[in-house]
Amino acid sequence: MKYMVQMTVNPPKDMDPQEWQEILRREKEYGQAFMKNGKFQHIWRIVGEFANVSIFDVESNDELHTILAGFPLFPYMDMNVTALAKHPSALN
Ligand SMILES: O=C(O)C[C@H]1C=CC(=O)O1
Repeated sequence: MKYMVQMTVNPPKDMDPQEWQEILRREKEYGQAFMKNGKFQHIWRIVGEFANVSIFDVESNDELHTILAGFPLFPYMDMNVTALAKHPSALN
């Protein structure tokens, strides 16, 4: 099952900058683990925003929720999830 997820990051105003950098480091490591196993297929920066559009390929709503909730930035992001279906004009 494929999903488009838009994530918008809302950095806390009062966090120690080093702590924030450590969260960003863990975020990258966590996300890339799911890129390597094929569940996190694309991530694109939205120009001009601290936000992305991502494509996930997972088994269920529950699996997607578990992955999204595990992002170290989860407490600092707004997420919008859209389920995707195959388009009849798609070549593959
Ligand atoms: O858009 C961002 O930078 C936040 C983020 C969410 C997943 C990821 O790898 O980075």
